[in-house]
Amino acid sequence: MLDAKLLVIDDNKSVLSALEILLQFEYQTVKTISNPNQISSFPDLDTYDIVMLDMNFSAGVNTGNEGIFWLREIRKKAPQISVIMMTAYGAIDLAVKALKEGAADFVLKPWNNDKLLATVKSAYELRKSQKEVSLLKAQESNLKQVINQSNNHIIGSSEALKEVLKLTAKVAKTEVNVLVTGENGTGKELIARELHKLSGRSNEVFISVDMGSISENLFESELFGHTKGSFTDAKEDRAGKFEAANGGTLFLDEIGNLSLQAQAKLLSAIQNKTIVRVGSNKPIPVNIRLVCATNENLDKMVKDGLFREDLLYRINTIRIEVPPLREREDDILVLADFYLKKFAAKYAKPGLRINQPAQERLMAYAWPGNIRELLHTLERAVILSEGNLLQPEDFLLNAKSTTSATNGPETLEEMELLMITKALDQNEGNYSAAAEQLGISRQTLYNKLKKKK
Ligand SMILES: Nc1ncnc2c1ncn2[C@@H]1O[C@H](COP(=O)(O)OP(=O)(O)OP(=O)(O)O)[C@@H](O)[C@H]1O
Repeated sequence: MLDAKLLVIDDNKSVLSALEILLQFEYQTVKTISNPNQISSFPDLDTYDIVMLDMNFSAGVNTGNEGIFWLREIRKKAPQISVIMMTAYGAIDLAVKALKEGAADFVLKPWNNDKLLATVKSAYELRKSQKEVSLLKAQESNLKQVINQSNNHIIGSSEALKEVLKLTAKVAKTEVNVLVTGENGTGKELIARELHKLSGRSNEVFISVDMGSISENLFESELFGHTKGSFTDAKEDRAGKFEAANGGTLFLDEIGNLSLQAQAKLLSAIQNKTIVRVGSNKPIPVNIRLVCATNENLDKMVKDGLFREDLLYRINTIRIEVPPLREREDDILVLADFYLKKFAAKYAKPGLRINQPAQERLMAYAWPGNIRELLHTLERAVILSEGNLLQPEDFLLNAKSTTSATNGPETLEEMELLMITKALDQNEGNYSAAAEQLGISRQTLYNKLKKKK
């Protein structure tokens, strides 16, 4: 028995009872009415899945116009219902007219039971998949809202940051490609998200891809997708990030890490506004707004033959330079306060404050790892804090300080964070040197830090 509600409308009572008997064994609810005027006041019409509607109601009249009229009424009140028209006269042109008006199908009277059941079954399947599609659409739009919901507050009060935000707001409304530059951890991704949030695409997705962590041989399939069987691990067709970002914003982080070969493929996708999945030869149009970021000097890379000039030209319509933290001192304590509160809440240590000498220490430091380093420093200080007041020695800056083991980290994760931040401090924010000291690759260090963001 299928979980569906059917409504049969016909002025011939014997048709109604025959259909009720036939259909009630297959469908959960079968209701019949003989007067279509009832449709206007039918209480829960929109809860029905299928309506079977006679085309001719007034005795002796068989123009089918009554049926078309009631079909329109039903579609006005409940556009999602599948309507099957019934006509005794086999007038194909009338049936075609009904189909054009949105009917799902039609049956001819007298009907063949098996044929009629098959028609109703396919209308039911159609209705079921329409329901699924609208459910998925609702879920998708909820997900997009959640994904785009910004818990990425851009904190700071410096003139330099205000300038960046002003430019961001100005270009956000346009469709131009933007290149965000700046040192590691300055907040380039936050700016990219802000561009999306303030753009006309804000109800669509923001897809972020870290080019630094995609290996050369996976580049194409990650970005452009693949078809089943196009390589050993391609178990099914898969869309790439370009397709996933369709309608929205695609953020390519660490764009300077791309090989020349990958740059050529990317350029072609941007120029043609189409991608071709690996293993296919069918171009798929994509509509994305492209935002790229890098901490490299791409102009110099162009001069050195490491970055394609034509690609730089394409991605760099507007450039937003995010200044390092040391050039926006007014942001340091504001950010410190913001992250202090955040981590105090995370580690259940309410009421923590930073004393004056410690604030001076934070202000005097150069922050080579920028805001990411500041937030890790704060996190570690909060984890290790004993009292309510954070002292200068709670902030391990500039290499020399070491942690006393007495009140050390309690979890493996805290220990790992502690070791990473210590190594970064000791190497003045130099990722490669810190990674070498920890015995891991720069990429692994980078991934670990990203995960802890
Ligand atoms: N103005 C800001 N206010 C609050 N948090 C910030 C700000 N700028 C950066 N952050 C935080 O610092 C961290 C690093 O920022 P983000 O990832 O945007 O930097 P990035 O420049 O893209 O870094 P990378 O070059 O390493 O990819 C993130 O956790 C981010 O939320």
